[in-house]
Parts: sequence; C-alpha cells; structure tokens
Amino acid sequence: MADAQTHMDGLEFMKWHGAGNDFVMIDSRARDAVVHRELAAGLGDRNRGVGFDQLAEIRSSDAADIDLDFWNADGSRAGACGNATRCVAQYMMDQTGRDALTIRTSRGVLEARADGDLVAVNMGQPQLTWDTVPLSHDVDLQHLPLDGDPVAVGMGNPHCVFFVDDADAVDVAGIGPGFETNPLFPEATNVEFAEIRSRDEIRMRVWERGTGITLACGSGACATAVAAHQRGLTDKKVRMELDGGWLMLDWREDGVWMTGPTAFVYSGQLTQAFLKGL
Ligand SMILES: N[C@@H](CCC[C@H](N)C(=O)O)C(=O)O
Repeated sequence: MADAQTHMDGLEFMKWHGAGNDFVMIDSRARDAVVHRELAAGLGDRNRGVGFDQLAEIRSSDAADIDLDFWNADGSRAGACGNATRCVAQYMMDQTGRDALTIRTSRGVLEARADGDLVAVNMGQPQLTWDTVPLSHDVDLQHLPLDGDPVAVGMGNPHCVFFVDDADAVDVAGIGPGFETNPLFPEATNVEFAEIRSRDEIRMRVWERGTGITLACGSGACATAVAAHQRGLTDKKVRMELDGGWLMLDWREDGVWMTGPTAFVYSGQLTQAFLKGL
C-alpha cells in the first residue's frame, strides 16, 4: 500500500449521498485507477477512515463518457450501485453542463439524465435466471427454499427480496447477515424487506452485502420493484420509501429506470499521513 499512498498523496475525494445512501467519490481520471480492496476497506471503516456505504471511482473510458467502479465498506467489489451512479451522473453534469451522459459499469453502458432536480438512471434489465443472479443451483427464483419465501433478482448484483406485513417491525440487523451469507448465494447477497402499501407504493428496508444496513439501496429498490411486479403485487411503476428518502422505479421495455435525489456533502484530500493510519 506504500506505493498507493505516495501515488494518492493529496488526492481529492468527495462525499455525496443519494436518498441517504452514503458515498465517497474519487475522480481518478487524472491519476489512473488508484483504488484497491485494502484502501477501500480502510477508507470505508467509519472508525479509522472516512466511512461510506460505497466508494465510487471515476475513470477514463473508451466506451462511454466515463467508467465507474464500486467498492463496499468492507472493501468487496460491487457490480452495481444505483444511487452512487446517480450521484456520479450529477457530478459529471455539473462539471460539463450537459443533462445526460453514458456511464460504463460492470452492467455495461448505462444511460443517466437529469429529471428536473432529480437524476434518473437506466439500471438495465434484471437478471431472472438462477445462474445470472447468481444462485448456487437451479431453484424457483419466485419462491426460494428459505424461511420467509423470498424472491431472487439480479441487478448486476444479487438481491433476496422478502415481502412482509410491516417493514418497520423487521429486525434487519438481526436477520440480514444470515441471509447475506446463505450458501444459496455463492457471491453473497443484498437482502431487502418490502411492505406493499398499494399497487404503486412500497416501503423497503435493506441489509446490504458488504456494508450492512443503509438508508437506501438503488439496485435493491430496482430488484424489489421487479420482484413485487413478478408476484403480481404492484404495477411496473412504483414509488419506494426507504429509510433515507424516496426513489421512483419504472420497469420499462429498455430497462429498470430509477429516479431520485442526490446531494453533495463535502470534499477533502487524502494525505499520506492519513492513509498511513488506515
Ligand atoms: N447501495 C448500492 C448497492 C451497493 C452494492 C451492494 N452492497 C452489493 O454489494 O451488491 C445501490 O445503490 O445499488
């Protein structure tokens, strides 16, 4: 990590959030990719580092306006991060004065655009086969062989969605970790608890893979909207209330569009002395 510390000395970082989902954003285009697991885990530690739900690293791209990579607070990689994608889109639109851009993630090239004061991103189509979520073997994704009869949906990352009568009554911290690491999910999973309020409104809380409880999860909101519609509980367009705010989901022909707020919180610099303490 010493080389990285020298390489990163003085590197700017920004804090953003999307509906309360808390991010550190690093624009590495001027210095090439600098983030790795050890650094992400150190920065993500709320006792030692800056603390975040996810770290989003912006890099130059030969296929879109930018490339974007994500790490969870424990340093693990995340294939998708919808709220961070929306925050990065807002940052880039602020930088360029444009109202739309393309962002390549491991999901492929995503489209993001301004929607009034909000930002919308097309998170692509869900993955709805056992091997693409992924699961360890072929089971009924609509009724997983787990207590609570959840639904499995992939959104570039795995999600296990439970439908409950009262989301606020769920002991998310108590039961989330066990499902996160259930062997049915070879790459672990995000765990959502959804209360259907009407055909166009859902209340959802989340235990995120690699991070724990967060105030919002964009890919989890997309997965929950898909699972609820598959179960016949909601329409394809729903408003979702999470602990940190509201997101709008719309499952269209071209993918699952997610729209919601973003907020810049502060910026800072990563000094070598700080990095040595991680
Ligand atoms: N909060 C993110 C999801 C981040 C990744 C997730 N923890 C995973 O490991 O898949 C979002 O807004 O999508």
